[in-house]
Amino acid sequence: MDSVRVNSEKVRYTDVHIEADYDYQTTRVDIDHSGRYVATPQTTRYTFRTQRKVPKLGVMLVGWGGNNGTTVTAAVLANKLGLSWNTKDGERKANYYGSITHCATVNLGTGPNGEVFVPLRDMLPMVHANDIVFDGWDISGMNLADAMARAKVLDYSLQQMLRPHMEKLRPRPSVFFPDFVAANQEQRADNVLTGSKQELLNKIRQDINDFKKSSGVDKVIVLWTANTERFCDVRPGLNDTVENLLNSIKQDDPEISPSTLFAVASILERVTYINGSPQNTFVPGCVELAEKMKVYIAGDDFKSGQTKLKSVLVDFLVGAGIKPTSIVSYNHLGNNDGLNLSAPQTFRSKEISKSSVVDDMVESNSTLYGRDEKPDHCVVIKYVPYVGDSKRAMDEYTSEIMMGGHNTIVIHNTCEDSLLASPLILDLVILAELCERITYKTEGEKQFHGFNSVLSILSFLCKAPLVPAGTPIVNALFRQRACIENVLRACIGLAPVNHMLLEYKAETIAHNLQSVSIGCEETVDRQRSQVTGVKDGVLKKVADGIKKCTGNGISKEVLAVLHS
Ligand SMILES: NC(=O)c1ccc[n+]([C@@H]2O[C@H](COP(=O)([O-])OP(=O)(O)OC[C@H]3O[C@@H](n4cnc5c(N)ncnc54)[C@H](O)[C@@H]3O)[C@@H](O)[C@H]2O)c1
Ligand SMILES: O=P([O-])([O-])O[C@@H]1[C@@H](O)[C@H](O)[C@@H](O)[C@H](O)[C@@H]1O
Repeated sequence: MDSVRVNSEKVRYTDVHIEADYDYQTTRVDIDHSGRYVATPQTTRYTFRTQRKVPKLGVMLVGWGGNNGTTVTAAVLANKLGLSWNTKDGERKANYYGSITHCATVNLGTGPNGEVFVPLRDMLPMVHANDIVFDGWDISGMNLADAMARAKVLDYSLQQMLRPHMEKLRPRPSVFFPDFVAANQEQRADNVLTGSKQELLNKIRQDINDFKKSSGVDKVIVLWTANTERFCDVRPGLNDTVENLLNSIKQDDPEISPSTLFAVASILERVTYINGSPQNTFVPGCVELAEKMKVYIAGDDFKSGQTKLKSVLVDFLVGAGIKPTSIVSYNHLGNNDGLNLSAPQTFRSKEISKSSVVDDMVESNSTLYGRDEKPDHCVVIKYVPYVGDSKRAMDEYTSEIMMGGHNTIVIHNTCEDSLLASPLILDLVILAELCERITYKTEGEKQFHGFNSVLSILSFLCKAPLVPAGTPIVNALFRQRACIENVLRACIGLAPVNHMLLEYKAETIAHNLQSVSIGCEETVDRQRSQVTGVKDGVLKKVADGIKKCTGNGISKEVLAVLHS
């Protein structure tokens, strides 16, 4: 049953779909002959159609035996089993904190007691993490219980409870090209496929099909949470087109990375592919293939902690007219990710994704920044074994304030990196799966169709959002979140949240409130405190409204107050 039901002739519920007519309102901006901006409001009628049946979802993780892979698998198992465990700080219960599809709410609208917030997942039928079936690949053949112990992320007592379940899970052998990661990763590579790149591609495709058949899932999504790779070359004749990319694979070209092989295999199997790391997996030929096959791809690099905060803080500063001039982001961590990032070529991939996150916010304010002017932005990552997965992020934000003043914000942010990334993995696959069930057409189109193959709606979860060529890259976190929230609202025919709350800003608030169904005494009490000085006529309407809705009169003393 739908948790939220929209009462509108523009929204139609059938057994198969939720269908909604939606007027998408935008503003086109032109510059006239005098150089003045001319803003023209525009309305486009969309019709969204969302399939209501939630499938059984299989998720294949590349890097399943890693800190993130074992942690997200363990977390789902612990939640599914309803586990709780003891720690020195007392009992802990399994949860999905950090996942917006399980722990975030959205503003549905205004009710008799003010704003109404509902779980984001109630907006449209979504997969629940408890129902996800995991599989995947790793160059390390360790079973997932031992790999979970190796990761040192979860409390020991919880690990012991999960061991009987996790030890049955073992990653499939994977593709390993040492040249793409740090040399220190070779020590764990005991579960590696051999063969030409074409043979490896075919094997990955076989694995996907084998999982589909053996698990009984309705659909599969593949997500990369393996090591960060160095950037691969992008050049004409190598990977600039589908034809050249597929030919380079056939020719065993050394510049074809494992992650691009996994992406091509997934796309050819019509399976959504998501990149949780910063490397340039999606070379032009790969994006073109996804577009031709109408398969979704998304990425890059989970936006989990230090960068997520940066995309809030810089948005706040620039949005407040304060000018960040220097941003220094230092962090150290001691997990295998940190070990792999200790090599310059893999660190460079991460440096790029962590550094580009402020560009849109800086470029949005030409009052503060001249052309091509940017804050100093320095990213440092150091491998410190002792701290393990407990990443330390230390940031210094220096900004210019009024009249030559300065403001420096220093932050120390410690977290288990994998416990920040794991909920993002769930949100990425759950929202990607939902997008697979959404089609739409605009008033000028005859056929319903999906979104662009590059699923930029998932930008909220990525440090370096992949977007369709030529479209804007948004990093500001709450703009990204609003995009998800408002697309969900559009799919059920609701206007975007605009935060104006005009109904509470009018001179005669009661008059506006009257449009809200009045259902209980508390409402009257609250209104009493607000209706002071309101004309009797409106009061009488309020009282009549109460009577109509509650079926009986309101108490004499309240009426006396209303008239006083
Ligand atoms: N907060 C976070 O943890 C976070 C945030 C953003 C991005 N990331 C990225 O997510 C990825 C995973 O992070 P992690 O902490 O789990 O790292 P990890 O090193 O613990 O796990 C990576 C796993 O991938 C395996 N692997 C390496 N190459 C492989 C291949 N070709 N095929 C299959 N498996 C392979 C490794 O054996 C390892 O088990 C890294 O690229 C990291 O940069 C992590
Ligand atoms: O916290 P965040 O900036 O989003 O991202 C994290 C980095 O701070 C960390 O250095 C790196 O090892 C992780 O893979 C992740 O990328």
